[in-house]
Amino acid sequence: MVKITKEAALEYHFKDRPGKIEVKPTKPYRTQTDLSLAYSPGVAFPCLEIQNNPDDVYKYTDKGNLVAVISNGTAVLGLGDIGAMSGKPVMEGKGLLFKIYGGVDVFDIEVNEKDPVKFCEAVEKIAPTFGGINLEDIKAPECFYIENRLKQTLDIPVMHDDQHGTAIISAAGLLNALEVAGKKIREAKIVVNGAGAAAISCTKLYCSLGAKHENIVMLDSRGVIYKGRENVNEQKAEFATSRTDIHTLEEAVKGADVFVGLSKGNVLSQDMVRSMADHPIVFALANPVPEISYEDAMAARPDVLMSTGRSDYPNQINNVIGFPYIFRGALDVHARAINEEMKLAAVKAIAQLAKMPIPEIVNEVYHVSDLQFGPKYFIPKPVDPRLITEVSAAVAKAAIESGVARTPITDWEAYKERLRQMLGQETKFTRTLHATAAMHPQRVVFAEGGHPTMMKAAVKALQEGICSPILLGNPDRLTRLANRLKLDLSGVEIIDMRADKEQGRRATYAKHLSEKRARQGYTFEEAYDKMYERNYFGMSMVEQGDADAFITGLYTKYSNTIKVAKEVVGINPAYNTFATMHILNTKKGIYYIADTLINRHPNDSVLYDVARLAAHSVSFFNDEPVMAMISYSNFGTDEVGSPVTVHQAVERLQKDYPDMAVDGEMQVSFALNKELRDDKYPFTRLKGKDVNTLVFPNMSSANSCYMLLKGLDPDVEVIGPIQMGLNKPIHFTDFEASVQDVVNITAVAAIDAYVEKLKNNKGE
Ligand SMILES: NC(=O)C1=CN([C@@H]2O[C@H](COP(=O)(O)OP(=O)(O)OC[C@H]3O[C@@H](n4cnc5c(N)ncnc54)[C@H](OP(=O)(O)O)[C@@H]3O)[C@@H](O)[C@H]2O)C=CC1
Ligand SMILES: CC(=O)C(=O)O
Ligand SMILES: [Mg+2]
Repeated sequence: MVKITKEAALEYHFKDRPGKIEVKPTKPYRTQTDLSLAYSPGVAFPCLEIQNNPDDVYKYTDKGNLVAVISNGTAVLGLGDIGAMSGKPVMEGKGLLFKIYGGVDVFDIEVNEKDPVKFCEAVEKIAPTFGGINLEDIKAPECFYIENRLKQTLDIPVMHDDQHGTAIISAAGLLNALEVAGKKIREAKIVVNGAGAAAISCTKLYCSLGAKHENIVMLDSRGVIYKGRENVNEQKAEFATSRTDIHTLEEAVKGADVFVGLSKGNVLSQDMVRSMADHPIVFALANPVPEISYEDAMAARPDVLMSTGRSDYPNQINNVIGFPYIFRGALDVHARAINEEMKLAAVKAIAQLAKMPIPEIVNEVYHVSDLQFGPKYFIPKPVDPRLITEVSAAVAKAAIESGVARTPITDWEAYKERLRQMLGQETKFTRTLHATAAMHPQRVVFAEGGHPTMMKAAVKALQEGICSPILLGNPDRLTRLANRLKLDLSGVEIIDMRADKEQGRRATYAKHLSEKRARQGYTFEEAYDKMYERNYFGMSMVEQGDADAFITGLYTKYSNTIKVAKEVVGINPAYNTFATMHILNTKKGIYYIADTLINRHPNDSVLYDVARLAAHSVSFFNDEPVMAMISYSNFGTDEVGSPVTVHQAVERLQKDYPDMAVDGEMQVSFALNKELRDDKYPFTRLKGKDVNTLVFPNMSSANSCYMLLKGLDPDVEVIGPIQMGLNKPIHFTDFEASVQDVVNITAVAAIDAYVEKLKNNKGE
């Protein structure tokens, strides 16, 4: 686990530019017209619309996506009353989390006011700006008055996160931890250390989920809160115990099933944990220093079910698992409030999610492969991409059903898709790709069945209905790997191409290959030998119709795979070469780049074929190809070297395909800017058209181009390589491909195979 040092934390905050957030325009602003629309005079029109119909503020401004994180700095984490301005890094941090996890914009607002009435007045005055108010790090008991009053006076969701965010997450964690421990909430003996904002609200929620008042002991800085104790406010009094035999934490935790700490660091000792019941549940949630460290608790009791509020230990219970999604759901229905129904819906959704199989991204982030519901994992990780769809949708639904939504949602699938797209988890492009493949799932052979990425991708593709996977490899080895990765291989076929029982199949494939390549010196014996090799065997399966498509490349070099592909399935007779294309899904749109991997130094004939293949493949993806043949010169400005080769290819293409939208040679800047191109070169065949396909003059420029874009902008989604021009759906991945990359290529391969079948049925 990475230890966080003071130096690293300070550097993180001051490096590059101070702080963690910025404000960014969302509309064009480059021209005078843009500015006149954004500001005076254009801006007056939406102002007047809002004056006429106040709900239009959601239509014309960011109000519906803007939350104020407001604090007076009186209970900043567990640091106490450090003042409004000192709490600003925490509030900015919340802004960052709101944005990355929920897509919610935040203004952090630090109000220098401890008087609850004056504080409320300040918030009420600025409330029109916001779609929601997240109160943060305001101490008890003032926080109770403040939240209650603002809920009454404001018609937007108001939530004190330390109270309810914490309550929701810890309640979900508690329900699951009790399940792991085999205990029931109504029988659980619960000690709550702390009696402030978070503690009171958490305990109330545990009670509404079944915990019994008589089983609860609460402590504040002065010890156990018992009936009749002096100086106990009304919130604490609700949980005062009738027991008279206990006064200290040490006495209270003896035999307890659950300890929930929302107080101060280092107040729970190892001996106290040792004195608890079997499988004790310890939620040491004080930040940044928990009531007991993870290491100390584990050392004291190996059977402990342990949580802290920190991200660097297992089972983080932190309100970050809730607030981005609770507000997301509330904002999306323009809710008037966040009510009990919405909170309970969030508890259920979070608890449920921890019991579902873990998405690959979570394993990747935490460098683990074996997370599953149990002592080390009973609460979803904050990076779990399903939180946004599951929790936000549950909250929005509860808002509608409980009557606080202004704008209902009816199409829940479309809503979830929008959320996924908003966070860039899934683009429309890949979603369409997967959905198209899932309409006609094909049999796909995965050559490197023993590679963890390949195996995970095969299982994921099966789960998404994209294909029936066939893994090549030794069944015992693959089963051991699957067990280690906690993958369920039911529905996945395993073929051991080296096993005795595959002798017949090896012979059939070898006979076919040796006959096909007889004139290239192939003998049956040599071909038979090759069939022990996964690429020969797998491609032969496709060639012979025993499978529909083939994926390889995680272990094998392209040059080798290409050689085998040419021998076994051959090049489509309509072309003299084959090539690959990468698809770049960028903020500006989808771009297709060719040839990224196969032809190192193409002459004009090869470029001619690459362009034809690209045109065909772009149509395959349902896009109309508009192709720029790229070079460093424009339309003959350079008369030697590669521009001439490109020029010649363009001439042939334009002659042979009078309707093809192709032109060049041209520089990338003219390809991507039609105004510039049309202005300077009005004669081009691409006049008025947006280029979506770039055919590069050689492999190094195409390859560097897609890698450069991918490297510079992590938001650019890259799909590929897409193989073009082989006789059969044989597809390759990169060495460094992720599970998602392989699943994307599998979808392409499956669609490719289906299209091929349709063509064959039509006799084309
Ligand atoms: N993991 C998470 O998601 C979250 C964690 N927290 C953490 O919970 C803690 C409390 O936050 P919050 O409720 O907002 O703050 P408050 O100031 O409202 O409450 C603090 C409470 O802790 C009590 N306390 C202080 N020292 C002790 C002690 N030695 N033994 C028992 N109780 C003690 C105080 O007692 P008294 O009433 O006598 O002053 C008070 O009741 C903080 O450490 C915070 O970081 C908070 C929210 C979310
Ligand atoms: C997590 C949080 O809100 C706190 O510790 O105050
Ligand atoms: Mg807080």
